[in-house]
Amino acid sequence: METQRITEFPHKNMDKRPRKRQRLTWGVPPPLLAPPKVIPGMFCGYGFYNGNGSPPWRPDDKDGHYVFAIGENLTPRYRILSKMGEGTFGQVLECFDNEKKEGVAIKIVRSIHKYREAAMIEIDVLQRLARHDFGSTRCVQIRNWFDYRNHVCIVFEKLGPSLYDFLRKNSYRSFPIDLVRELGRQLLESVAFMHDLRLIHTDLKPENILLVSSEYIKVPDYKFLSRSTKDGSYFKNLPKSSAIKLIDFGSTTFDHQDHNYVVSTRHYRAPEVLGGTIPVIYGVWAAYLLNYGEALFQTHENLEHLAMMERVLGPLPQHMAIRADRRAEKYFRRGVRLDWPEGATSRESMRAVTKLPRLPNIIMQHVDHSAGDLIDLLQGLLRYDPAERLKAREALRHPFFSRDLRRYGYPV
Ligand SMILES: Nc1ncnc2c1ncn2[C@@H]1O[C@H](COP(=O)(O)OP(=O)(O)OP(=O)(O)O)[C@@H](O)[C@H]1O
Repeated sequence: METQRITEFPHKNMDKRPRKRQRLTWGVPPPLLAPPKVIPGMFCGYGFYNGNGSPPWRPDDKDGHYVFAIGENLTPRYRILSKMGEGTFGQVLECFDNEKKEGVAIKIVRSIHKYREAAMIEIDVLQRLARHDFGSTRCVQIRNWFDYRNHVCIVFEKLGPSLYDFLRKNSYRSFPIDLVRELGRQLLESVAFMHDLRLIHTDLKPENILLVSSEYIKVPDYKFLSRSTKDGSYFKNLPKSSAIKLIDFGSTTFDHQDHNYVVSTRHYRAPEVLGGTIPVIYGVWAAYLLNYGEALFQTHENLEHLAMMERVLGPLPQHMAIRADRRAEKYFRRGVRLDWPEGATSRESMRAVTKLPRLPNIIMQHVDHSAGDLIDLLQGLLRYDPAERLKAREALRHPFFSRDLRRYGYPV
């Protein structure tokens, strides 16, 4: 293969995806910072591959990213085929594993102390998950890890595109309700599995839910048959298989840890995180996105964000306003109701809030049948008070996941 030198990386956002919060410096109590243990059947270790088969040493770029060329070896075992993605932590490269003769995805973490530290936590979490995920169906599998030229490298099974990328490339055309049901069920099973291990992902979002396969089918898009779409196509793509897995465990925490700080990507943040009132976060907050396709709360400001939630989901309960702590009390008037619209910073901000539809209307715009069940499920998952919010296991028992199966005579 011809070697193509990449001299410049597209580190700036090329799409409008919501950007993540800055990574936290981890005040992580044991056992999370203990070095990951080797688990049977998996090679782990520190490799120094300066001998044959590795490219000449070259300096990292200014952000601490590894500089590579397509077609060259990363280490003698792994040949670089393409760049699959990039995140806060580093870059993910598609590589060929010369030993196992298979494609893999390798996350090459930036050579910066806090990211290296967080990568070690991710490895520890991935190994814990692998020990318990017997069918290997819920979370991406770690195959190997090593330290290479001051970059922690994590080798994963290669998966397909994220739900975010799939929807974006498909002009955000919504998925059919039966696919949403299947994706939602798997997502909740993965979350329930993590919660059983007392782990909280804290960054669930469509970017971190990957389809296992890249294969897709083209189907006529009846909704658009009479109108021309942005890309002029009357067809939409649907994944050939609905199988999904979670990725990105770099922010995972234990549910007994102190969560008194801001977590998760802004657009999918739960109200107790915005308001800083209640320290427990259950990440199913993001589930409604499967059907909507775009982040609903396009905002960068806490008060506006809470006002948007009120618009879509109804008023915040008074007891949450009363319980607001020092960081959050400024968003409330006399401690009883949201300081909105009085506290709005501009007319545009007020307009952005007023133009949002209510949750039932959003769902009915996109769903032809099962809308009632889906609305009820989402209202349960999006309840403001985390104590009342449906837990993943409870949500899995919701009629949205069983009604149709019963109709077709499947055992539920
Ligand atoms: N196993 C995999 N198979 C295929 N693509 C992957 C895999 N893992 C990651 N990717 C791609 O790389 C991107 C970045 O991965 P990941 O989210 O783990 O990195 P990150 O630096 O931790 O990102 P973030 O800034 O969201 O924390 C993903 O959005 C996805 O497109």
